[in-house]
Amino acid sequence: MLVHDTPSTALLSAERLLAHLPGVIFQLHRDRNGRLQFRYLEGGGSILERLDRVRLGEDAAPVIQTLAGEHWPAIETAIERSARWLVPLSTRFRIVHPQHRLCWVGVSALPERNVDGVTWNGLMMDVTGQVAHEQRLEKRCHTDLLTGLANRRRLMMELKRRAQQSREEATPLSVMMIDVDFFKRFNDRHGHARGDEILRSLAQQTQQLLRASDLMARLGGEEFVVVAPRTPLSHCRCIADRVRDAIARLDLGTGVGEVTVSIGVAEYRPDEALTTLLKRADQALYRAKDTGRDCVYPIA
Ligand SMILES: Nc1nc2c(ncn2[C@@H]2O[C@H](COP(=O)(O)OP(=O)(O)OP(=O)(O)O)[C@@H](O)[C@H]2O)c(=O)[nH]1
Repeated sequence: MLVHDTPSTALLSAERLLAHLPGVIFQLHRDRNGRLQFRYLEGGGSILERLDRVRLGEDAAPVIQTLAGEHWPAIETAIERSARWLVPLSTRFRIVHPQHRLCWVGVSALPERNVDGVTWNGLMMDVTGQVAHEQRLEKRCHTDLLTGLANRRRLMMELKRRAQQSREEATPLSVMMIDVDFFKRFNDRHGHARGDEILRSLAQQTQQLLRASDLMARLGGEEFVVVAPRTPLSHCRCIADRVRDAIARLDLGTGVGEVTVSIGVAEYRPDEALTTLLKRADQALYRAKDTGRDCVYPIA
């Protein structure tokens, strides 16, 4: 509800208000030939900075396409869906400003069918801060806080993705289950905090021996999993042995040989459940422990 009494002061206030809004109010029209035009585009904030409003008013699609790049198909799909079903247009996309600054834009608009097409009245907001916050939370949800490695949740997601890739490409996929030997004894001897440091160093040292495409995750406690795509059992066994050997030679501040690991290795069978694959790798790990620890046991 406007506060002032005369229409002219009300108009002035509205204009001033628009320029100071942290977002943009727009009317977008799509004609029967699919041509998009911004019929109205006003507001403040960073979205409109240096945007060519004249071109957006004549033919908006090529301008948005250039700004949004890879996000354009998602925007196009959202517009199409909203126009077809007359459901609210709600989407988010990233644009690169002409000054090469990244900015996430959130769009919310209501469609209206009319004689010459569909018109949306809506809002655009700079949601860059919000997206960054969500990305940080998302990362935290998938990361083990002690080591910075992937956690169990991310492991299962990635394992699923890589198992699918293995089936589609008909390429081998192997996993290693790594467990620190006598870690309870280590903790008792050197303290829990020192134990934590060992887990961190171990994660770091092992990762250095892996390929960029391998994924290392902490399953919990002193147990880790490595997923090695495009790797048959025999090759994964060699990598596991390299890891085992490197750890055994390391002096992590308590003397060489004080920290060793046992590793179970298993190769994915295309028809098996991923929990079964991990269970088999775990069985292999227990065989490695039974065999005397500081060794690798592959399970066929
Ligand atoms: N410092 C530290 N210790 C942990 C953490 N998580 C689990 N542990 C300890 O790891 C030890 C695991 O002990 P066990 O499962 O008995 O295994 P182990 O002593 O390594 O013996 P083997 O696996 O049979 O060689 C326990 O003492 C746990 O308290 C952690 O985040 N930090």
